[in-house]
Amino acid sequence: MESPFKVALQLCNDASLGRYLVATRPLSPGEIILKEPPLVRGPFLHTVPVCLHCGKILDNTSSRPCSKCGWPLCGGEACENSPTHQPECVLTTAKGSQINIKNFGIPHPNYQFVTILRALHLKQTSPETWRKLMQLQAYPISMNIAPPNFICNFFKLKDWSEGEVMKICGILTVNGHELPLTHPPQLVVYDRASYLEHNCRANCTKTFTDEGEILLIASEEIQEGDHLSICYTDPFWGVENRRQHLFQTKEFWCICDRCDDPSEFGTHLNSIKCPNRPCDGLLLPKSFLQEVSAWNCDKCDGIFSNNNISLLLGKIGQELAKMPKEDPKVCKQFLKKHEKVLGPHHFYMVDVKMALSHMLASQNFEDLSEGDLKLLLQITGELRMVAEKIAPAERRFLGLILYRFAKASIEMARRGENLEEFYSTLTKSKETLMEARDLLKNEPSLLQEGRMHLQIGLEMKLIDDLLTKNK
Ligand SMILES: C[S@@+](CC[C@H](N)C(=O)[O-])C[C@H]1O[C@@H](n2cnc3c(N)ncnc32)[C@H](O)[C@@H]1O
Repeated sequence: MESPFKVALQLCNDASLGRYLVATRPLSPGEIILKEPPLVRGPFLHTVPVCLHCGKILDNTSSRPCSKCGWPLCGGEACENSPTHQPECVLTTAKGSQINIKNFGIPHPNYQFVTILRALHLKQTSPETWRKLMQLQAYPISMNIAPPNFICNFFKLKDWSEGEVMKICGILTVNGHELPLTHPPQLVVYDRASYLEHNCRANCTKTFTDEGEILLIASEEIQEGDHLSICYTDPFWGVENRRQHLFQTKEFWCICDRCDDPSEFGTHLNSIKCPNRPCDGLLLPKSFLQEVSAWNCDKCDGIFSNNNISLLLGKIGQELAKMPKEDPKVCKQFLKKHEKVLGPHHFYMVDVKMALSHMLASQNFEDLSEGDLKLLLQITGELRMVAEKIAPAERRFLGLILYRFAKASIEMARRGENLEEFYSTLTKSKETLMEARDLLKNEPSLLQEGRMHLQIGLEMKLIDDLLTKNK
């Protein structure tokens, strides 16, 4: 039977983007566009020793070398004979000497070979997968990887040219996704999902099944012919950091609508406050796409040099990098200290508000002080607004934030004296929880968000019971 996913997308090509995907029919938010298994999956090139069957971190006690190749595994024969481990096992055994790993808990250089070997092995075991893989875009390999001739010589690879090894390394660099199902996450490359272009306000969400398949989901209404995009970088970073990161890792300067709008769709993710008193305007440059020389106030005539603003932001950035973000008191102090200089949704403030929302929500809501509960409500409200405008594809994040907002609202109403208001909050919060549940409905049970999806269902049932009793 023809897969329903096939009809939703089509491969196109142009000079500036290379190959990209467009929708072949209208798509609704939440609709699954694509589901496909990995072409190749393995450990990241720089990792502490992990089991090459299940991906778990190993230590002296949990590790057991494979009797054939010496690569450490965590289990018995089942791990040794697992098909996942076969590529590096076969290619290491063929070189005639075993891998010997004794130091655990620190990155081991031999792991840089594993996923490359798994990809190379496809040439012999699965020519069709190998063909799909070799069609993907490749960069000149990163200097962090051992040179291809070293890999060929070390593993005595006769059936692959240095060019093929080099191309595989480049393909992993351009098309690799982080698969967060294990700790540490794994590196994975898909077929059609590799042709998705980047947009800082992407219209598609990627998530994964428990089996490691990628699921591509429409995060908003998509029209026939629209480009399908995901975000290759952190969508909550400021424009300059995102563009720099994309250039360094993917070799292009992003010129998407979001990067082209200094206010980032009115969220003011980069804005700082006008220092002219009593002006309460916000400063931004005319564009971030050209070299920035001045920042202008949106209310008064103030114009400020980019050098001074860069110095100021650099200093705050350094403070943030050194700050223990796992301490709520320190986060609150940071927000208080910088609220006079940074806009409330400056990306530094958003970063700290995310950390704070996480810490507050990880406590029992009943134990939160009145002040913390109000703060949690305010922060989750702000983060929701920002995410909906600049990153609607962050469905996992949005689901989490909506859940926290609903729970904090219910707890606030519970503490109030007004029973009518309490039941009205319960009704509204149930709607918010339904939205959160919908956002999380495709998350795998191996992730916290997948488990939260089930939990929300149970909590909605309790609310329903309370509302029914009150009728
Ligand atoms: C994962 S590949 C996407 C498929 C690729 N276009 C191809 O032809 O195979 C990533 C590469 O596509 C190009 N690309 C993706 N999104 C882009 C964008 N928004 N602007 C410019 N180039 C982009 C860049 O060359 C980037 O390194």
